[in-house]
Amino acid sequence: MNSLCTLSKILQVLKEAGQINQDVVDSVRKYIAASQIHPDGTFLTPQPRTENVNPSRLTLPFTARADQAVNPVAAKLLKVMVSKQSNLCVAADVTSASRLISLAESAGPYVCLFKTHIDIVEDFSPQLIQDLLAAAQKHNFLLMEDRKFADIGHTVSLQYSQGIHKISSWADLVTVHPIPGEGVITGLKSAVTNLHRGCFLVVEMSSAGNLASPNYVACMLLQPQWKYLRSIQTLWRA
Ligand SMILES: O=c1ccn([C@@H]2O[C@H](COP(=O)(O)O)[C@@H](O)[C@H]2O)c(=O)[nH]1
Repeated sequence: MNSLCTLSKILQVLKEAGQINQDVVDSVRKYIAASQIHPDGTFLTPQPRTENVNPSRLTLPFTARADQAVNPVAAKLLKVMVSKQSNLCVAADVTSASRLISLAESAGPYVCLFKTHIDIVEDFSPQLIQDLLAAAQKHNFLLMEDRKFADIGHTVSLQYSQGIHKISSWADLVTVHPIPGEGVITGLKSAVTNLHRGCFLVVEMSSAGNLASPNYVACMLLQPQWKYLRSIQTLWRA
């Protein structure tokens, strides 16, 4: 398979059109250079953030990756994907409890992940969480609250575990904007004890006019503290 257009060419066109500056070009080039891989999934250049993570693991079958997963939630998700032969996630953007449960029941057999925006449900009650957890157990999928946490550590720890939704008590996974820095993750971690929980870092968005420029994406991917980001993204896109 051949590329119709190289990323270098795209960078050149964008720069000539005045859409990006030289800093962005340099940053993306640096990212691309650092991300070149051999066919077996190993990197051409040593990756500082792969400490404790075997890069070739990303080329393994999901069952083997589940065995090697650092986070038990990642292992569980991979196993669900294998057993249901599904990598589907449903975005449950509905505003009533009955529609949410109805969707969980109808889509449940086919998905590995059920993604909620719990704060848009107008008739939320703790019973809804019990019903969601029952559906997740019955149909063998994980729950992900798409909260897109993006505040300082102390605040996100409260947003995650307190208030009426008590997200940490039921959501296997949450989404997080990495923009506040590592504190957003340590804040979330501090809110849970004795529960297996995970998060997806949101680095890119599809919304028009979003500010996740190539420079932002490159910066986030190159942060050493996000050493598992590559594997998380790959898992998500698998
Ligand atoms: O960049 C994006 C775009 C959307 N989402 C979330 O996905 C679902 C559905 O979005 P569609 O654009 O209708 O497919 C919704 O819950 C959004 O919050 C996202 O996370 N990132």
